[in-house]
Amino acid sequence: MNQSKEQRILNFVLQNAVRGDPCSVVDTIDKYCSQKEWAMNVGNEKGKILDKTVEEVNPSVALELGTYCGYSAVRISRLLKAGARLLTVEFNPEFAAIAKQMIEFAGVQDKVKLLEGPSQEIIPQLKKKYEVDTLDFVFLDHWKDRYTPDTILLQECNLLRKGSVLLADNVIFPGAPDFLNYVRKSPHFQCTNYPSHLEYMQVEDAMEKAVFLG
Ligand SMILES: O=C(NCCNC(=O)c1cc(-c2ccc(F)cc2)cc(O)c1O)c1cc(O)ncn1
Ligand SMILES: [Mg+2]
Repeated sequence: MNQSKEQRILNFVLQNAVRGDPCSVVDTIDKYCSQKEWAMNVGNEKGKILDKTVEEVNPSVALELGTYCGYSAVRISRLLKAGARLLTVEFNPEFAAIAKQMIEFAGVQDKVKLLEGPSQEIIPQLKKKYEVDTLDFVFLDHWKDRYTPDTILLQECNLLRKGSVLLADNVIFPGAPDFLNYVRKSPHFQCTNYPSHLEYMQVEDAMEKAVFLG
């Protein structure tokens, strides 16, 4: 049975990156996806915006929606302080299986919990089942039409506190126009736009930071 692109990315990492070295895993995925096969990782240019935001927030509890192959889970968790954790949600079982191996190879499995299932089912379970009080940081990188309903759901589940930071990928391409509208019009969010480019391409994209004001 011929391999998936995601399996080819993982194999390239297993053969070319350094086990236990998150930076080498991130760099190796970027090398493969810029030279051989495009894939929807956040990439290095937007990845630097992600890094700066994570370092600013220095989260104890972070949530990622849309794990894919685990590129941003490895990228985020490498910056987390001792005892801090990242919960990452992936709906697609094939992607989740790849991401699990990627996270373990990078050696960040003690900081990352991969939750498999639809975000709208997992978010309401975070407090009781996953012992979350509130989230310090949320990276939105899943289906673009889920950004707004899941942002509303996070508020309804009392998972945001004054100062919780949301960072959304792809607000220009593929685009999340309803999300931009929602957070920019809401009195409960302070928004900042970070122009960038689509991963591995010269197509315009951007990330949006939305700080919850309570
Ligand atoms: O595939 C699931 N999520 C990926 C979300 N991410 C994206 O769709 C995404 C897409 C692109 C992209 C850019 C250019 C282009 F031509 C095509 C796609 C870039 C990105 O940076 C993304 O993040 C998924 C499956 C499922 O069954 N349930 C819930 N989610
Ligand atoms: Mg993305």
